[in-house]
Amino acid sequence: MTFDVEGDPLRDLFGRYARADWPLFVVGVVTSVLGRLVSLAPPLVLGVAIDATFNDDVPYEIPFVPADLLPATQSEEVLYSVGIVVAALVGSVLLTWTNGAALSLFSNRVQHYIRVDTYDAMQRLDMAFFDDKQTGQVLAILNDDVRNLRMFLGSTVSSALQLVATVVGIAGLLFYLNWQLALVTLVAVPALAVFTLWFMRTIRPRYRALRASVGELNTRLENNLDGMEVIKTAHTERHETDRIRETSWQYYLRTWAVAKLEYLYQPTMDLLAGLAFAATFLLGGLWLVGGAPGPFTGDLRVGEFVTFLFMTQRFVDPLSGVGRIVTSYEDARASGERIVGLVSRPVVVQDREDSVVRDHVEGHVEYDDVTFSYLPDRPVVRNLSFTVEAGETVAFVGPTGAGKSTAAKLLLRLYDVDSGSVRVDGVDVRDLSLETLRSNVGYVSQDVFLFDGTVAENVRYGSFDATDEAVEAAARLAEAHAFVENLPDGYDTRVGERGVKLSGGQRQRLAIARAMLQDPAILVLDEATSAVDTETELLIQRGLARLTADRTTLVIAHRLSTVKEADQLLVVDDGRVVERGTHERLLDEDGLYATLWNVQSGASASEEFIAEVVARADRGT
Ligand SMILES: Nc1ncnc2c1ncn2[C@@H]1O[C@H](COP(=O)(O)OP(=O)(O)OP(=O)(O)O)[C@@H](O)[C@H]1O
Repeated sequence: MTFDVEGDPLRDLFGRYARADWPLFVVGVVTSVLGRLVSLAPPLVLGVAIDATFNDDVPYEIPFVPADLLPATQSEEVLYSVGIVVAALVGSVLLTWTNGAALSLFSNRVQHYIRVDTYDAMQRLDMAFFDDKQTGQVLAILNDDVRNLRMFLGSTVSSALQLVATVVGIAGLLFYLNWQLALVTLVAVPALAVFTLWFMRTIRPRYRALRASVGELNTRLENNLDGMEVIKTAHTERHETDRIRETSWQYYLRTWAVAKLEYLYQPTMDLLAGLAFAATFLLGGLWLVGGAPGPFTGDLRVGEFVTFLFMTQRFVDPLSGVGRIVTSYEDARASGERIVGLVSRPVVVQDREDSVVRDHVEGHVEYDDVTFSYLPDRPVVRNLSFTVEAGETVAFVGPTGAGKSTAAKLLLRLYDVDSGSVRVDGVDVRDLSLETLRSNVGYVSQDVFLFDGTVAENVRYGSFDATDEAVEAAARLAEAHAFVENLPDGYDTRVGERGVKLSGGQRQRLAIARAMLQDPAILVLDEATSAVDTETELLIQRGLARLTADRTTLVIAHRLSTVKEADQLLVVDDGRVVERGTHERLLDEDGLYATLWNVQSGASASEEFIAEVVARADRGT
């Protein structure tokens, strides 16, 4: 999605998302403006009626109404006036209702489109974005910022247009009634405008900071909720409360920075508008009592003056409401910037225009001199080259943090290589469509994530058309069927966030069942390290053996016993392959692999090995 990041975010978002529902917007705005104009009728008619009833010289005239439609007698004039006032009130209510309904429909629909699109764009962002774990910020954008925009579209836009209509309408009427007095009333307008411009400039950065602060607070809260077990076991409640207090205090300070300016702005606007009212009252009063004062000329009638004062009041009220409109605009603008900023982030891992689409791949995998780093100049995978024939298994083994998982993730294009190339069936993964790649490469990670839903839904995840029988068959092959049967509702048991919690071994087997159902040509298996009991491990291994048979598999192994049958073992250390070959060959070589094997298979660790492990830890590798 592209937006002009430098431009006005509200205009961009509005231009993109408001198109489909523009009739609702037009109805909302037109009824809002009409409603406001109709509500001007009662004071106008009231003034006319006063002057015509109490002053025989003054004819009964209503602007824009032809004379032959007006009543002839005084009692008819009273009835006529009351009739217009009642009609205006009813009309105003109907218009207000229509206006509210249309704008509410409009703004809620636009909110819905923006939220869904923003979510969609967000989940296409590179994995590196999510590694930063700023989930609170993203949630704040998807919730608070999108809602802010809705409120702006639902009420502020129409208030602003109403304001313009009212101000222009009333200014016109004031000039019509008495242009000299009108000049006095309107002299406040330029002062109000200059003050408003200053206010907008000053408050904009403060709103930006406030919006960011909402995200920071969300991030902190969410992170703490995720880590509640650690907080409790480490007994760090006080420390965490202090951290929340600090973040919340920052939020408070930024809110206050905005609020104190708003509190200054609103009363000042009221004061300026009130001064305009007072000046009109003073001048009109003097005029009535002693004739036209100073440079003013002509007559002023009581009814005219009453209408004038009513109108001035109605003119002044919305002007002081400019404050609310401006603050809502600035707040929505800051939210708009954050939405546009999120969806306009450049995405590296995405389909090329002419990407290769295939239904199936054979499963030939090749890494050709691959180098990758998360942080600039700190490669985690260095000059990695190897080939796996279709159907073969290659295992990465080696010390923790050596870069094994990272190397495997490059095949799935969770990240793109810095140099070299990863190829599937001879095609660079960057040239394959993501759909082709990810539907043909399955991934079972160390840390199995279960979605909130039933067991069956979790197994079926990604293969949504699979039948119940297929789900069960996959679960049987993955050695999951027996424990699923024992859950309260079998395959319909709810698991995940709001459901039954499963053990690490059980989750692992559901993940294997999920991959079994997906039946990909290539599988990446980041083997579980969690200490499961021997029996469970045996079950997992049996499930895995069935899963990996006859398909290209890249295994990241921590227990060497699980991969000694692999066609090829790559011993990775500090991002490089330091040894490669079959289990037997590597034992013969008597290098790092042989040492690791000896330790894991129960032979006591040699003094040199322990020394090396300690030295490695000291080096931070
Ligand atoms: N998302 C990330 N952002 C930055 N650095 C990362 C990221 N993921 C991993 N690393 C770093 O890259 C290095 C390799 O990590 P990787 O997970 O690939 O190692 P591994 O060999 O699979 O380790 P283990 O056996 O513990 O799973 C580590 O130093 C790690 O800190």
